[in-house]
Amino acid sequence: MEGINALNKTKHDMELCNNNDYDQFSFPKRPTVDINFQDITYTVNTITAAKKEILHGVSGEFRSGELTAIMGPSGAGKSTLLNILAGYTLKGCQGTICINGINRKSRIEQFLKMSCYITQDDELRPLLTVREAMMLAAHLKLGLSRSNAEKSKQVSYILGLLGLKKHENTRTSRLSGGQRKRLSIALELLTNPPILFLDEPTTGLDSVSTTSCVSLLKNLAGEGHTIVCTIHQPTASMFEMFDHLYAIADGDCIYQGSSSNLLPFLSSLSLHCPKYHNPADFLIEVAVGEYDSNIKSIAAAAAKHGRQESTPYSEEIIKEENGLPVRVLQTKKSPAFDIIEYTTCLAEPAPLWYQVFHLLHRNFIITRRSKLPLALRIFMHFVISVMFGIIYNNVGNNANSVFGNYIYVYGTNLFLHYTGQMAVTLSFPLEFKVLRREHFNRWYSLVPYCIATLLIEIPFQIICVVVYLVPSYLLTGQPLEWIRFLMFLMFTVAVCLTAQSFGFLIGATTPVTLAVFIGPVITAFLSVFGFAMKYNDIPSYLRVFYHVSYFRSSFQGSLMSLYGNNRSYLPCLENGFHGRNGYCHYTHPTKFLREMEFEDPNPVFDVSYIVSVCLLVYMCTATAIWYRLNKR
Ligand SMILES: Nc1ncnc2c1ncn2[C@@H]1O[C@H](COP(=O)(O)OP(=O)(O)OP(=O)(O)O)[C@@H](O)[C@H]1O
Repeated sequence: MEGINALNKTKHDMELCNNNDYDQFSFPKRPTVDINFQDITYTVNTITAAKKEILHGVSGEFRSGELTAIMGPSGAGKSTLLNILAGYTLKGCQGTICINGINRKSRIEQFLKMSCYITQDDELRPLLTVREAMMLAAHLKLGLSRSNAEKSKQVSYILGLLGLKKHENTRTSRLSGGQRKRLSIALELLTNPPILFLDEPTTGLDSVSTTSCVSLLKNLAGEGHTIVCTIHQPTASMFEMFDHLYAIADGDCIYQGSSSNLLPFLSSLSLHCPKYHNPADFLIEVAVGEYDSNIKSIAAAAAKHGRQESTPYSEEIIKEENGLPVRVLQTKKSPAFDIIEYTTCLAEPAPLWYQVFHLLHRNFIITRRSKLPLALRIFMHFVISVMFGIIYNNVGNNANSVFGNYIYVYGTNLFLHYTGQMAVTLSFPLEFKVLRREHFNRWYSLVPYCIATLLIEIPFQIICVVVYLVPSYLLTGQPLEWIRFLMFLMFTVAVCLTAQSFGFLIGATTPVTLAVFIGPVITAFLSVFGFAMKYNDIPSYLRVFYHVSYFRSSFQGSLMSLYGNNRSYLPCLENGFHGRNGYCHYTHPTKFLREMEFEDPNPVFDVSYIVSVCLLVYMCTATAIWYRLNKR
C-alpha cells in the first residue's frame, strides 16, 4: 500500500513539476498560487507604550495570472500589507492568510521558498556586472541541480526577456533606475517563483521606464505568476494595465476589484469622478477625504461589494437572504494542491561548500575592483608606520628611550585597534541591506556568508598589520630576532582581529550614527587599563576592566615580546652616542618591566584570552545578524 502511495506521489510530483526543462530557454512551468487573506490586523507598540493599529481587519484575494496593485495615499498601510503578505512581517499581525485555500501559518517556510520580495531600494552589488550578478544568483539559487551551461542559457534568456542583454557587461552601479529595477526582478526570476511581491517598483522612474516596468510585470502575470505590487499614483494608461486593484485608506480596504469597476463602484456611493480626471488621482483624493468622502462608510461598502469575479479556488453559490436570492463567493473546501507538494519541484538548495565557494568568488571580484580604497588602506598603514618610525627612531635599542618605546608599542596597538574596527563598523550597515534582501529571498544561509566574508577580511587585515609593523619595527630599532618580531606580530594581529570582530558587532547592532563613536569610545576606555597606571592605583570597582581588557593583554604581551625573555642589557645612548656619565635607569629591561608590573609574563595565556574574546564576539555578531535577519 505504501509503495502504491509513494508511486502515486512521485507521479503527482512529476505532474506538478513538469516542463521543468531549461533546454527550452523558457521558464519551467510552475503551478499557480492564489493568496487569500481574511481580517488582517497589524498592531505596533508606540513610544508611549500604547498600541497603534495600522491595518484594521482587511481582507482580499490576489490571484495567479493577475497583476495586482495595492494603492492608497502615503501612510495608508500599503507597504505594511505587502510586508505581511510576503512574510516579511509576522510579529504584530493577526488574521488568516491562505495559499490556495490552505492556511499559511504552518507552511511559512515553504511559502518563502516559492515567493520573492523585491524591495523599493534596489539593493545590488555595485561592483558586479549584470551578468556576474545573474550568474551568482543562478549558482546560489539553482545549486547543483543545473549545469553551468544550463544556468548560463537561463541567464541569457531572462536578460533578453527583460531587455538587459545589451547591458550584461555593465556594472550594476552604472545602470539607470529602470534597468536596476529590471535587474532586481531578473535576479529573482531565475527560479521562476510563482509569487512576486514588489514594493513601489515604479518609484523614481520616468514615465517610459515606468510603463516598461509595468508592462513587464503584466507579461509575467500573463505567464501565470501572482504579482502584487504597491504603487503610488499611476498615470491613467498605467492604471488600466492592472488586472486587480486593492485600495487602502487609513488601514481600511476601500476598494477591491478590476480597475474598470472602480468608478462605477464609487459612483454608487455618490462619489463621481470629474470628467477627464485620472481615476487613480480620483481614488487618492477620495481616500484622503476630499469630496466629503467618509472612509469608514466606503470601507463598509467595499467589504460588502468584495471581489465579484470567481476564482479557481472560490465558487459562486446562490444563497437566500430575506427571501431574495443573492450571489455569494465561497472558498472551495479542497484546494487544487498544497504548497508543500509544490516545494518538491524546487531546486535543491546549494550545498554549504558550494555557497561558500561562490560567495568567496564574488568577494574576490569585488575586492579586485575596489582597488583604490583597499590600496589606500594599505598605503595609510605604511605611511603611519614610517611616521611612527621617524618620530620614535631607534627607541627600541636605547635604555634612555624606554618610555618612548613604551608609547610606540601603545600607539601601535591603539592604531591597529582603531583601523581594524572602524573599517568594518562603517561598511557593514550598508552591506546589511543587501544581505537582508539576498537572505530573505533564500539565496544562501548565514554560515557560508560569514565564512566567505571572514576569508577575505581576515587575510586583508593581517596584510595591513604586516605592512605597518615591518617598517616601524625596523625604524624604531627593535631587536632583530625572529622570535620577538613574530610574538609582537602575533599580539598585534590578535588585537586587530578582535577589534575587527567588535567592529562587525557594532556595525551589525547599532545605526551608523551611533557606531561612529561607540567604537572609538570602547577602544579608548579599554586602552586606559594597563597603560601608565599601576594596578593598585585603579579604583577597586574598575579593576574588573583591567582583567577583561584584551587591549591590556595585547599591550603587555607586545612589551614582553620586546623586553621580556631575558633581553640583554640595553645600550645607554644620548643623541645616538654613549652618554658621558654612562648611567641609564633602565639599562636592564627587566627593571622597567618590574616597575610597570609586567613581571609574570604568560604570552600563551594572553594570546589565548584575546583569541577567545575574538571568537566570542564573532559568535555574538553572528547571533545578532541572525536575529536581525529573522526578526519578522
Ligand atoms: N513600527 C511602526 N511604528 C509606528 N508606526 C508605524 C510602524 N510601521 C508603520 N507605521 C505607520 O503605519 C502607517 C502605514 O505605513 P506604510 O509604510 O505601510 O504606509 P504606505 O502606505 O506604504 O506609505 P508610503 O506610500 O508613504 O510608503 C504609517 O502611518 C506609518 O507611520
